Amino acid sequence: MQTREFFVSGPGKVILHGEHSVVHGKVALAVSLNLRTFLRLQSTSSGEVHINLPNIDTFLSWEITALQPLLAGCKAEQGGLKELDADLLKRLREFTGISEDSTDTRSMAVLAFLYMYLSVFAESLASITVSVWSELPTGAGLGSSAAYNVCLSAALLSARGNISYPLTPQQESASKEEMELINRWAFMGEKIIHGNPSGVDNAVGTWGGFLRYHAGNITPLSWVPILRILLTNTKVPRSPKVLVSAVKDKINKFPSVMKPVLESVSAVSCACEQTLTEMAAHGPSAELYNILEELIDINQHHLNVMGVGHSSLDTLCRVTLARGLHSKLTGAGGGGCGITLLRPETDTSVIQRTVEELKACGFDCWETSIGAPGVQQHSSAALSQDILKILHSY
Ligand SMILES: Nc1ncnc2c1ncn2[C@@H]1O[C@H](COP(=O)(O)OP(=O)(O)O)[C@@H](O)[C@H]1O
Ligand SMILES: C[C@@](O)(CCOP(=O)(O)O)CC(=O)O
Ligand SMILES: [Mg+2]
Repeated sequence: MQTREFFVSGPGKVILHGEHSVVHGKVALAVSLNLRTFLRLQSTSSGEVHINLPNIDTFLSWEITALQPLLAGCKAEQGGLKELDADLLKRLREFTGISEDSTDTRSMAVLAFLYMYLSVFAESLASITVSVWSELPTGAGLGSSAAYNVCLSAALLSARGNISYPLTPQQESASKEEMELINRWAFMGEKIIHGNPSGVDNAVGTWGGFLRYHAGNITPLSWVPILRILLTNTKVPRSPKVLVSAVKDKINKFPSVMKPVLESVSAVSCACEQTLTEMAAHGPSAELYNILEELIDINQHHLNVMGVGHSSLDTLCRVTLARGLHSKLTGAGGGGCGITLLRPETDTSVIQRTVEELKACGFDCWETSIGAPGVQQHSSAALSQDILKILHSY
């Protein structure tokens, strides 16, 4: 290893349109958030692997000699990183005592970490300490799992020497090939946490900005006008794994009913993209904003049809609509976060009153900024003292 300490970060995301449908090969539009996850990887000579996850109160370590036998016959890097190595995962589940149906926050984070660590360092297990801290709420629909997996992937690949670190002053970001590698490993982590992820979250976490995602094809939409988004966290916990699987069951039970719904959501994503294109070309008119708002309402109804709504999200829609604002859930639904579209001219007093009312419902609510950069390497000098303090505490 050339460097003793690695710092990386990755952004969260909001899905504007296409959650759930995107799992079934339909179009989604998603954009990165200004809230990030930060990771510090330190190479040591302790003969141990440590993971510190203060957001979820998890601090664990293992002797490398205890982990080594798990690698017998490991083939995790084969198959173009499309499928998980089921044997390695099974051995890991036995080793950690994490059952297959577990959706427990800590278990999922630990399993994703150990799987990626063992796979990336399969040839020679290294002593490392990894500390992760995030500004994102965990498990609320803002892609905290993807930001976590993108950071793990980037840091482990950097420490292993598969990715150049630190970047030279001439390089603004990792190469396209390196970014693709980070994304593919992050997708493996998402598979462990989510079961059957579409890949949209890790794509946004890796590349950042505004993306159209369709069956694994990622198209950056760099020309999109800046949108003002109010984010509301209902704080109702939910499991994307369970919700994604429930939607799949519903599609299997009522294929002729549900497939048109997925198709319609895909059409909503395309109509939204077209409207944003017109806005970029001709400026944001009131008519175009009317269309964006109607599309939000249509999609929210569709998500309710899929069974991923929640009374807290109904409350969000009702409170905001009373002030002429349109909202929908974002991410897996069943609680978690919702987005509300603000117009450029939406008055600050309207936003303030809406935020107050939503807070009175027990929700967290704030205007966010979107389009943040994707995965980044940092020198310790480039990180804020607060973040460094947290990452250095363990
Ligand atoms: N900061 C973090 N530290 C540790 N694990 C995290 C962190 N952020 C996310 N995770 C992992 O990701 C899971 C949450 O992901 P998920 O349920 O997909 O929600 P979302 O991605 O919408 O936030 C957690 O259960 C945990 O395993
Ligand atoms: C429901 C889904 O479309 C998005 C889930 O997002 P989140 O994990 O709730 O942030 C699943 C996926 O795309 O893999
Ligand atoms: Mg997630």
